[in-house]
Amino acid sequence: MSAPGRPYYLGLDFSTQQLKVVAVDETLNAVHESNVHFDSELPEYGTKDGVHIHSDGLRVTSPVLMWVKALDIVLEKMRSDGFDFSRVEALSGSGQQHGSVYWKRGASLVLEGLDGGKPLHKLLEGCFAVPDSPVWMDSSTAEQCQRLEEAVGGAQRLADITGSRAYERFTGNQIAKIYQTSPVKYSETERISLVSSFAASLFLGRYAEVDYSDGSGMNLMDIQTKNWAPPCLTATAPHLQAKLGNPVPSTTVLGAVCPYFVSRYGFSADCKVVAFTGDNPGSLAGMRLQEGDVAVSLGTSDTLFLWIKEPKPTVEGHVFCNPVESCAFMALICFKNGSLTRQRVRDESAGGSWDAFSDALRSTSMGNDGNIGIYFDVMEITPPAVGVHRFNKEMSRVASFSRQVDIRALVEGQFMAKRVHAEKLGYKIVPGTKVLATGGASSNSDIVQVLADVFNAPVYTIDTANSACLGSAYRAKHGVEAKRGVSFADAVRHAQEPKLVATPGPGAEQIFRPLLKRYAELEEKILEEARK
Ligand SMILES: Nc1ncnc2c1ncn2[C@@H]1O[C@H](COP(=O)(O)OP(=O)(O)O)[C@@H](O)[C@H]1O
Ligand SMILES: O=C(CO)[C@@H](O)[C@H](O)COP(=O)(O)O
Repeated sequence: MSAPGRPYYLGLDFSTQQLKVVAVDETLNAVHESNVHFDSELPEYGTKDGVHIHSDGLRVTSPVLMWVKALDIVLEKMRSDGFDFSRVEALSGSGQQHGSVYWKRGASLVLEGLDGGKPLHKLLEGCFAVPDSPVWMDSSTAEQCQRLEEAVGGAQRLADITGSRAYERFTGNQIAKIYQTSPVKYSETERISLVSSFAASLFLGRYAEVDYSDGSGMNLMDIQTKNWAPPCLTATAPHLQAKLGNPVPSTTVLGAVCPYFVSRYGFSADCKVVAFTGDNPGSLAGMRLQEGDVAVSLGTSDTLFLWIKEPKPTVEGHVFCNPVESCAFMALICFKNGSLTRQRVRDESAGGSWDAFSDALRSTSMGNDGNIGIYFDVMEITPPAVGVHRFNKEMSRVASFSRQVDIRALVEGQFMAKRVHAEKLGYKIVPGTKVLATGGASSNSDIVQVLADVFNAPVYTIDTANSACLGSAYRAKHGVEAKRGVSFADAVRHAQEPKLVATPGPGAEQIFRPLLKRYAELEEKILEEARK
């Protein structure tokens, strides 16, 4: 326990499947952790893995009030655990990226006058023009993406401006679809938030600004000027700038918590709210990623990200503004078939047990005797392909593998995809490269062993698989200190160092170098078949 009266910093993460919270003290030790799992603790919203997949298989949404109610529940849990909210000097948070929230005209007045006697989900019931928020798993906006790229002069031009070509899950394309298909709901909307800025708005009691880093995942912001890009706004929907507010640096102290949190939970009226950001930028902060390291997040989505100085956007992957250093950037590649695909294969081939899944990894050998699998249960983001594809060592398609070989093929295939696409973007694994793993599956030592083997590099994790949440607590502390010119690295210098959890097995590079080449060829073959 830390000394009485010393400050706490609170971090929240509104991710796909749950809301998580962590409080750290000034030496950055976690003093409290809690979470709310959407499917099991909020069954009234009927989500599966935190979302609703609609009948077309493309539209994917989450009920916005579920997120609000999750906040009510997590704060109640903390109160009943005796957490002392009055010690929180600052808080920040993160949210699954790209998802959007549509506040109905008049909602700002409701936010300003929140009655501390009632839960937020009751007070905000009538506040959303679109009750089901499109989330990052949505892929229903192909038409809007095509129009946006045409309007600005092509995919590469759009990437040069916003850091990414048009992606279906990116917020601008979701907004365009809502404007085109539900113009009344669009005109009833007074403010559009990202999941991150929506969550910050609840604490502030007013609309929170979008931060530069999460704002980079919208296909709307110019990553160099850090302002909305006029041609993108014009191509998306009318009067959009007024509904978005102005983006702000990720370290901005937006204000103090609103009186609701002071009267209901005992927060100090001075508790500062630091701009919320995306969950991947939050993880970059939580893992204290440095230039040269590679981060691999194994959450609902799998992502790979890097700290970069010079943005060189291409039509694959994304460049976001860096959440902790205003003149830097981060490159990110997102894979949609992450944990949910591993869970499906676990259920089918390991009787639903992670232990049995691990046994299969241990009982098969590195390189899987040349068998390679590509498992895209749903349309993948990187690359845009779908279906389950299995190949034997002669590169011939096969209908099935044994259960054990299937499990290894899945995990090796997922990590080979990450290395192949990172190298395609120019990233090189060199002696000294560290892989920092995070997200739910990073707690599985057999999975991270495969990661070390495929990347031929040591893998490190931090104590919690929950780096976005921890990163938010770190960012809260830094937000307070940044005003005095303290850098992020200095603000978090006392944080625990990541721990080594896996080193590459002998001969890993000799085994995987040729397999990586074959993996890339097979992926290309699948894409070619799909084009035909
Ligand atoms: N022991 C384990 N082995 C492999 N995967 C795991 C294990 N424990 C949890 N997971 C995976 O972690 C995922 C959740 O990760 P998390 O980072 O919390 O997701 P999100 O932040 O997107 O809500 C689950 O879907 C589950 O498949
Ligand atoms: O779309 C992306 C990144 O571009 C996803 O990574 C989302 O940000 C969801 O994150 P998780 O809930 O899987 O952590």
